[in-house]
Order: sequence, then C-alpha cells, then structure tokens
Amino acid sequence: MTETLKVAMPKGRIYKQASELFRQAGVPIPLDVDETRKLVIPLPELGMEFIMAKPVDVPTYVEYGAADIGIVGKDVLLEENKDVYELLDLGIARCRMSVIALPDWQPGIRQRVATKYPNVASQYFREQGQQVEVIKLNGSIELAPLIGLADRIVDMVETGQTLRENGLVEQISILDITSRLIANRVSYRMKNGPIQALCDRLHQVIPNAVAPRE
Ligand SMILES: Nc1ncnc2c1ncn2[C@@H]1O[C@H](COP(=O)(O)OP(=O)(O)OP(=O)(O)O)[C@@H](O)[C@H]1O
Ligand SMILES: O=P(O)(O)OC[C@H]1O[C@H](OP(=O)(O)OP(=O)(O)O)[C@H](O)[C@@H]1O
Repeated sequence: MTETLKVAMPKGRIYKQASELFRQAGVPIPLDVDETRKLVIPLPELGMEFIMAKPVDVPTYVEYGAADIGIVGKDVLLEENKDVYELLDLGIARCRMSVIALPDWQPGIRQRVATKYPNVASQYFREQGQQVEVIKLNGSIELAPLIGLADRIVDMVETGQTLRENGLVEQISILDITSRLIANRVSYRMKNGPIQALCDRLHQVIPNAVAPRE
C-alpha cells in the first residue's frame, strides 16, 4: 500500500497549466477539481491529496511538511527563499521578471522601486550597484509609476499587454520564470518512491526538462 502524497497546488494561473500537465503525464485529475471551492481534496484513486493554496504560500506549506510536494513559480521560490528541494522545472506558466518604467524615466538621486518581490529586487539592484528604496506592494504594481509612488517597478511580464495599456516600457528583463515542482526535505526521503514516480511521469511530458541543481 503506497502512502498518500500531499500536493500543494497553487490556485489561479498556475493551476490551469499544472492540472493539464498532470493529465498529460497520466495523472487523471477529475474535471470537477478545476471548479471546486474545496481546499483539501482527497484523490485516493491517484494516491494524492491536493491542498489548494495561495501561490505565495506554497513554499511555506512544503517547508513545514504540511504538504509533501508543491508547485510554485520560480519568482515566488526566489522571493520566499524557503528550505525546500527544487525537483523539476515544469516549463509552465512562463513569463519574465523585468524592470519597468515610464518612457521618460531618468535616473534620479533618490530612486524608488515598487514591487511584489522586495528581496529579489533589492538583490538585483545591489548587484547592479544601484542604490534604490524598495517599496512592497501586493498587486496592480503598474499603478505605482503612473501615480508617482515610485520611479520604476519590478514585475512580471507575460504578453506585455499590461505595460502597453498603461504606457510603460520594459527597461530590462532580469529573470526568466517558469513553475517548479518542489519537495519537503523529509518527505523526499520518506516518500521517495511516489515522488520519484511522479517526477518521472512529468519529466516525460515536459519538453527540454532539466532537473535543476540544488
Ligand atoms: N502574467 C503573469 N503575471 C504574473 N504571474 C505570472 C504570469 N504568468 C505566469 N505567472 C506565474 O504565475 C504565478 C502565480 O500567478 P497568479 O496570478 O495566479 O498568482 P498571484 O497573483 O500571486 O495570486 P493572487 O491573485 O491570489 O494574489 C506567478 O508567481 C508566476 O510564476
Ligand atoms: O504581460 P501581461 O500578460 O499583461 O501580464 C503581466 C501582468 O499580470 C500580472 O498581474 P495580475 O493579473 O496577476 O494582477 P496583479 O497586478 O493584481 O498581481 C503581473 O503583475 C502584470 O501586471
């Protein structure tokens, strides 16, 4: 009898692509899971239990072992910096993290940068030798330069539509982002069989998949 794998699934954008990938990999998530408001979903036929989490909280559930494995964007993984194993680049929810400004931006003496990712942004500007004040926001980041809260922002760009509609320009792309499969360190040892089996299945349906180094 195999042990149940507790999987922290991010609600929202990533779930749609992750559930599709699981299905392609031969893990048939029932369609009603896509629509449910239930937060803990037993899937005994798959040997799994889904925990439907806010994306930013996935690394926390996995670090504490409330979930054995989880799916999370590389952006969140870098920002949260939790003690988890990164097992697989799933190649889904592809986007980039960029520095964005108004077209007439000029470097000033006191620069302010608004972002959902203060740790990643601070590290980037430190490495560039640029002194900036980083302001944490939780959404609608593009508002900040439009209404004078900040000179620039660090945010995700996918299609570029949000930038175009708000008259902003991408100065530089600093990170390519995809979603990753992560694991709790103890679970990875104790439930290695089912975790490895899932990795193998997923690996087969991810084009150019690589197992990232620790
Ligand atoms: N256009 C995009 N904008 C933002 N994130 C994207 C985009 N495309 C893919 N992603 C990826 O999807 C992840 C989750 O995005 P989503 O919008 O579902 O979460 P969120 O904004 O944190 O959630 P919430 O709406 O609950 O605050 C991001 O962490 C990133 O890795
Ligand atoms: O390049 P695009 O395809 O336009 O995608 C990028 C936009 O999508 C995300 O916002 P989201 O919709 O998650 O809303 P939020 O700003 O409230 O986080 C992100 O923060 C950008 O604003």
